[in-house]
Amino acid sequence: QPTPEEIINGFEGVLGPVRSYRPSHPKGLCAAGHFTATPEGSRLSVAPVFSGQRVNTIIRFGVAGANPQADDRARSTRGLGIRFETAAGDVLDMANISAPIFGAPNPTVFLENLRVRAPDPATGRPNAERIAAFVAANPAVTRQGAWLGATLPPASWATTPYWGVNAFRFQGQDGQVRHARWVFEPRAGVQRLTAEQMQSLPRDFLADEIRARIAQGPVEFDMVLQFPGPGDDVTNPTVAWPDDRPRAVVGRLTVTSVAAGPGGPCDPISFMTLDQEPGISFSDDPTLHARAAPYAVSLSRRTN
Ligand code: HEM
Repeated sequence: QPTPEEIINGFEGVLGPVRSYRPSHPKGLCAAGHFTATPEGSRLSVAPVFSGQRVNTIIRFGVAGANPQADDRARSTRGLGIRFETAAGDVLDMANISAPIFGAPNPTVFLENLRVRAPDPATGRPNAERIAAFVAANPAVTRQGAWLGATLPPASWATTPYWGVNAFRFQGQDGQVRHARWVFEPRAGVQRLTAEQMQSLPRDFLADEIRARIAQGPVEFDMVLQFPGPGDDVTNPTVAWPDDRPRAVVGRLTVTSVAAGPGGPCDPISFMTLDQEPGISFSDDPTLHARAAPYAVSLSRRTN
């Protein structure tokens, strides 16, 4: 298993030093709102955020990649980071993406996929042959890109689903433990850019769009759990479960305001999901277990 430092060094090998902004989704906007679990959510999880009381949230909408000036029209993922803070002080962080699958099946392949893209010392450029050989040997790293290539980008941060991708274990009020993945589904409906809009819209349209939208009223998402069926792998985030699996609407996220400029209260936050035994505990997905510690290393490097 790679160490957290090795993973962040892997990012730095490709991007250069991580000193001021996030190595992933550096472009983004901070927002705020609240979350309220449905009665079904309270039944399915004993975690404090699912009590059914209104929980305050700090939210970060992001654009994937490593470029703080990323193009909002690109076929990359959009991000939804959420910090839930209950009145009693319980905190839950999560970082979700606008694709149902991740780009690596486990942390070792994730790190190798970074390392192979670092500039070759001999030429100063990434070695295309080595990358091609790595991808051929690890086809799972192509799945997310294939999904994004076949899907038009979101027309708004408010009109795409955001998947949590990794599976978790939810312990319900009945004491039963159930594996599930979650998705935040836009109450405004799913709307994607047209091919024409991908050319005509300004490359930084997302922030203006969400500001104008929220000035008219809150932006809402339903948090939905999806449960695995027989044979569904709970440990591999590069494979989505079939759409016909049972689902439950467990809460409503309401976004009520957006920060005036970039940064704001989200800058010192890293949306790292911790194991919240017993209500929302980790599955055996190794990628999930490899997330929080590198997020902490990244936060420390970019804020110190
Ligand atoms: C081995 C697995 C992973 C590693 C090593 C990793 C690493 C990182 C790091 C280092 C950051 C920057 C943290 C910071 O400086 O605050 C980050 C941000 C992010 N990651 Fe991951 N990640 C992994 C898996 C995932 C998965 C599966 C998802 C999707 C569900 C995801 C979604 C995001 C998002 C949306 C952000 C930006 C959040 C924000 O706006 O602050 N990551 N990741």
